[in-house]
Amino acid sequence: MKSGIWQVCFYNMVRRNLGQSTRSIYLGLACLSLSLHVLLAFFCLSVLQTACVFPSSSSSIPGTDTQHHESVSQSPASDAASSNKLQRRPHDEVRHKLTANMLHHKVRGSLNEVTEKSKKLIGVGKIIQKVDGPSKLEALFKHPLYNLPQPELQQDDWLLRLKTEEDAKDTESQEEEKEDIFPDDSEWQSNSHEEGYDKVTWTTDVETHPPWLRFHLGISRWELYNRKDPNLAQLTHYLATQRILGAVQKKGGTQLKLLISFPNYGQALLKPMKQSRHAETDVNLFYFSDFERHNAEIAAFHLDRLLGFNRIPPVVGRLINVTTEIKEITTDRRLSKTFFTSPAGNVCFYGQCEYYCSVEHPVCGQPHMLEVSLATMLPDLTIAPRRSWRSPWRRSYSRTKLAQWEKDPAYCDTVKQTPPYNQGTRLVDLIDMAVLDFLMSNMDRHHYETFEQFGNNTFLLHLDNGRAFGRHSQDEPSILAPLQQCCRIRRSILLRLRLLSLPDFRLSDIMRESLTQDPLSRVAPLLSEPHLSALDRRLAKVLQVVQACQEKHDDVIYNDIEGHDQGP
Ligand SMILES: Nc1ncnc2c1ncn2[C@@H]1O[C@H](COP(=O)(O)OP(=O)(O)OP(=O)(O)O)[C@@H](O)[C@H]1O
Ligand SMILES: [Mn+2]
Repeated sequence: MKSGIWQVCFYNMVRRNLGQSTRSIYLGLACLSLSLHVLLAFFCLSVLQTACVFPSSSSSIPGTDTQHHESVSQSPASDAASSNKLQRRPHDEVRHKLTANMLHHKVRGSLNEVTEKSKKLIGVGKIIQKVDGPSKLEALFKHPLYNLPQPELQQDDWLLRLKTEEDAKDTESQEEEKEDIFPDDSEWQSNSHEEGYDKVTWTTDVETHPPWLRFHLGISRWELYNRKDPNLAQLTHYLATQRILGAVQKKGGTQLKLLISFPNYGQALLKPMKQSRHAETDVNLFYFSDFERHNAEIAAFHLDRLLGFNRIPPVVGRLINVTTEIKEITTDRRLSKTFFTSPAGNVCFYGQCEYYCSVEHPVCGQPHMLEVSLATMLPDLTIAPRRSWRSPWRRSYSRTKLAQWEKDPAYCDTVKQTPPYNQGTRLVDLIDMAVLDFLMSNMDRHHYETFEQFGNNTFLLHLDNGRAFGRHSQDEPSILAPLQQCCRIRRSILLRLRLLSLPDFRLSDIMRESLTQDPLSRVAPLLSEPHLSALDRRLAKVLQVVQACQEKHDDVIYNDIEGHDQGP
């Protein structure tokens, strides 16, 4: 391999001959520098066989990251990763960085050999120390577009709030209020005394609240969570590590999903891995027959956060034991009846639901371990009722029929006159959602939900993203219909999209980095490289649609950040 590089250099030098002596000298020096880097790589990998920090050079090889600790509070799953005494960056990412940084030296073949060799030396899947370097994710979140001043929140801008002493006195006599989970007095004892659950010792002091409760208490009119809230890291760590106490099928929806309970009353929505990460959806399957993907739920949470929306409940990946963490503990007879051992000796189940709940579509451990996604549950509907809205751009969910919006190019004119789209931000909120869906190719956004309490003046929940990231080789322009037909977009998201299209930030790089924070990225990258590059390709398409709109109309931009002239 080493001699291969020398051969390339030598060949180049001879070819350019004496008449180009200056160029040859430069080229020679470049080759020399490259070879030294490769030698250094070898030295580090074979002698030290451990963390390997590459020195910075004039190229983009990362320098030292002095802000590592800062990323913890901004990065939901980083805590989870470190808690398992594993480093944040799997070696695949190191490999990628090497690749990206050295490709411009045009020695791709030789480099692959280096990386293959380093793969063997390090051991696939084994985590090595984080290669220090500038983090594009940290840089993105430091950008003014991700730190826009927020309106001060008033009391009625919080979904839930703790009772004040006065509230408590007012309602003391009311029996039902005694069952409220947010009392003011010193300690609250669980009424249920259910087996296995922790004794509850929460007080009005936030420090005593479990992460899921802090998450609930942090939901506001404008977003589900504040990206900078240190509780996010605790919440994802909690989901990734808490003992599973209960697992039952969750009703509602069409495909199998489980409701998971934890000892301190936290809950999560589990979606199992059904197909390999790299499998593309069969081209002959309609969108409504597509499987749900656990990694799509995880990736959607990261993408939504990177776009600055914060409208998806935190989702984390986890490897669970289907035997000890579902089969042996479930109280759901309908579920437990469906467990079996496959001919390969794997423990499988299929549950009961409308689609793909049959022995022909089993969910199987290997032989027990299964990858799943766990989404934080929103507050119970009895505490925080939600309203479900049919999307005006809902697909027909039929093999033959077209929806109205597919037939009528002036469809948006009607929508714009129809409440709630005729005032406030509802239309641009819907367009935000269409951008998210187009980027991840989610054709399944038939409904969306809002919190009842906030009326129409609130954000849209981006729930149910299991059918995203099904195909990377194809884009689905119809998902962008709301943007393309209405020619309207929030200025803040447009500027962020432009930022994410710049090489310094590049959406695919930021997604790759963000996804390494998820515990499951240690098993394999959560999105394959073709899916990551599809994000860049689709982002360019969104910007083209906006450009085309601006050429025809002057009211394309909805200026939600008046006076903030930040932007790329
Ligand atoms: N994190 C969450 N917390 C609370 N409720 C949720 C959460 N995620 C989803 N739900 C609720 O559960 C319902 C079903 O979930 P989801 O939509 O993911 O399942 P699905 O099988 O894909 O549904 P569908 O077939 O309708 O697309 C949703 O409509 C939503 O109301
Ligand atoms: Mn769905």
